[in-house]
Amino acid sequence: MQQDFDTSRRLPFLKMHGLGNDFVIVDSRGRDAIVTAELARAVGDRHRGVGFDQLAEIRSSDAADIDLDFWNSDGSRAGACGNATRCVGRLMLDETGKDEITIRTERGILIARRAGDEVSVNMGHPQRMWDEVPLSHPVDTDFLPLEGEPVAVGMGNPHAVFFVPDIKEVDVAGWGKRVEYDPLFPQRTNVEFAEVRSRDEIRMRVWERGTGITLACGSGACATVVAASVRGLTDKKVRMEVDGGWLTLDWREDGVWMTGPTQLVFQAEFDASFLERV
Ligand SMILES: N[C@H](CCC[C@H](N)C(=O)O)C(=O)O
Repeated sequence: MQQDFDTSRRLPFLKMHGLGNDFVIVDSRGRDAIVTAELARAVGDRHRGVGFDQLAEIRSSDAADIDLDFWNSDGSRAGACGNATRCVGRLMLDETGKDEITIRTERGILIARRAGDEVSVNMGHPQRMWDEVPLSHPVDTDFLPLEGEPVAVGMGNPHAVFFVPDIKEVDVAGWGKRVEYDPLFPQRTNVEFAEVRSRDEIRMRVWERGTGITLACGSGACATVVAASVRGLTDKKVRMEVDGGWLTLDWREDGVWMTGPTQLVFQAEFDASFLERV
C-alpha cells in the first residue's frame, strides 16, 4: 500500500458510538490526511482490525472549527454521517468548552450544539430533486417506482425510505441489500424501513450502504422524518426509536436537527506492525 505517513509511528484513535452506531475516530489535525480505502477496510475488519460502522477522520479546516471525512467498512466514502458528526461534535465541544462548533463535511458546514448531556447537529436541508439524491433518471422522488414505493431523500448521501405496517415482519438484510444495488441508485443507497406509530413517533431500522445493518443511522433518521412528513404521515418533529435507542428529529426552516446521546468507548492506538500489514 502507498502511504505518505511514517508507519514507525503509532496511530492513536478513539472508539465512540452514538446509539450503537460505532465509529473509529482518527485525529489528523496538523498533518496530511492518512486514511485510505485500504486502511479503512483493514481497521474496519472486526477480526484483523477493530471494526466500525464508519471511520471518521478529523482534519484542520480553513472554513470551520474542523473538517471531517467519513469512510464505510468496505472502503467506500460516505458523504454524510450524522451519528459520527454528533460524536466528533461532543469531542470538540468538550475540547473547546464552547456551546456550539462548526464542522465542514462533504455536504457543507454543519453546526453541532450542546443539548444537556446530548448533542444536536443540524444536518442541513434535505435534497429532494432526483439528480441531487442522486437517482439514475427523472422519477417522482415521493414515490419511487420500486416495490414498496419508497421516498428518495438525499442528506449529503442517498436514502430510500420505505413505510411498512409492521417492522418485525421486514427482512432488513435481504430487502435492504437488494435496494442498495438497484440500478435506480447510481451511487448505491442507504435503505430505511419505518413504522409510523403516531404523528410524533416512528420506529426505524436501517440497512447502510457499504456497511449493512447497523443499530442506528443519523442521516437515515433525518431522511426518515423528511419522508414521513412529505407523505403527511407525521409532524416535522418526531421521536424515533432505532435498534440502539432513541433520537429526536426536528425538520426546521434551517435544516434537519438531530439530537441524541454519544459515548466514548475507549482510546487506543494501532501499532506500526498493524499499519505495515495494511
Ligand atoms: N451511520 C451514518 C450514515 C452512514 C451512511 C453511509 N453508510 C453511506 O454510505 O452513506 C449516520 O449516522 O448518518
